[in-house]
Amino acid sequence: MDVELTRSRVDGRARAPPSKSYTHRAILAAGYSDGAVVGDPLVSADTRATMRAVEAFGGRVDRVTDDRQLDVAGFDGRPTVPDDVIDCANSGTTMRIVTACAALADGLTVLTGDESLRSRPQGPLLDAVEQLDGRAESTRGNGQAPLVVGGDVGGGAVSIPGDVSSQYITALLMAGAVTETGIEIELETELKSAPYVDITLEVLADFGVEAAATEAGYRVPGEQSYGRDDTYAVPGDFSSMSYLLAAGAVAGGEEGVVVEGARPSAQGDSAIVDVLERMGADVSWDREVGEITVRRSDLTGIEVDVGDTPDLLPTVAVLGAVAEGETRIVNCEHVRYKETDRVSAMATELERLGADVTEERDVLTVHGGESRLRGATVAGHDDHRIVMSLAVAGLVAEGTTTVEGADHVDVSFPGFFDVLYHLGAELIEHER
Ligand SMILES: O=C(O)C1=C[C@@H](OP(=O)(O)O)[C@@H](O)[C@H](O)C1
Ligand SMILES: C=C(OP(=O)(O)O)C(=O)O
Repeated sequence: MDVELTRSRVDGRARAPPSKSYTHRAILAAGYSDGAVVGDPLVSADTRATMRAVEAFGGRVDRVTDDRQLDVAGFDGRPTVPDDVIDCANSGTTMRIVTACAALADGLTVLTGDESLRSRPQGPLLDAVEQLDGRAESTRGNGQAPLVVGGDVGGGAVSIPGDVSSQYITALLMAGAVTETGIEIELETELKSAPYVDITLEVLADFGVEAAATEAGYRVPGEQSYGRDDTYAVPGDFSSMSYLLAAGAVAGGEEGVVVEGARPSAQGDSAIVDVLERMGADVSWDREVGEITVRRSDLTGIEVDVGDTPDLLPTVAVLGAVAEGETRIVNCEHVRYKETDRVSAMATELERLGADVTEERDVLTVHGGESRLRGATVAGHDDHRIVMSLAVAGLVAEGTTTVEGADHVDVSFPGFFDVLYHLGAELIEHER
């Protein structure tokens, strides 16, 4: 599907979808338990991949009450060896958390994914499993999926880089809790995307599992059990909210855009509110009620460090393209290891729309100005975040902007274009 957008104003209320990161963790935590209920989950292509994995390991996930609840029958500590290959589709989170889980099984698990996922780095996590005396191989020997993992790992100490993906740490912490001796993680470098490990620690605690940061990295004691008696409620997703907030800031009408479901949580991406404020947006966040209101205002370029918040890069790049002056997005090398190289993809597509962009390995500089942006056909790079951010740019670019491959929003925000349409965006969906 391609989506054609015409310059428009957006106004009104919208609810953020539930958090993808919390949903993945809650599904697997429930899988590690003897059964738990996940309330208000995100049901999307990526989280369905994690549901499939829990079922492959011997659990069961029932989607009930119109997907407002997941009833998970867990595999209770140790996963069984899957009958078939696990397809993680487009989901990096799934592949990482499932790899560490597969290392606990008394037999081998084969993991694969789509072309994008099969090009993403898994090597440091495979090395970590080997340090724990497990077996973890890339079939092509290039540190990428397909992967073969097993080894009935019992715990131990690992040393791992922190600057490729925090998901390796999340995966080891989740699996480590049910090993005999636990896992001690030493970070070889500074940790990027650190708030995602905070999300993991929060979910572990919510399922009765203890784990903590140490001076050298993280530690999770072994022989723990996951459990939760009441329904685990997933909070709203700030990465998904960022597109709606950006839409309000660049194309909001009188009333502005009000995003519901914005209660504070461990999500680093709530930094989008601060980014908007610093750019000069008229934004306010009622944390008690969980609502963020934003109205259109003239934005000015700023410097944004995305070391902790890689998923905000496409959104901030678009805000920078609309803002007057220069926006420097720094500390962004790890944003190249996502569904696509997002630094390069945003540079290419924003230039197509008329912005002036300079790309360095670790810095993306956007010289913006609303009057520069002209509608064009832009590629979505088979990446939900590239698609959603370019759609926001399409609300302000003169004329018509066509975003190709728009159906990829299904990965994290399946209703994105419906929400944008209900806020007043002029858009037409074209099936290919
Ligand atoms: O753990 C998570 O839920 C995520 C961690 C981040 O990845 P990295 O840790 O690989 O940067 C983020 O980009 C991804 O969208 C979700
Ligand atoms: C990178 C992302 O997710 P994952 O790593 O799970 O594919 C994302 O949602 O932007």
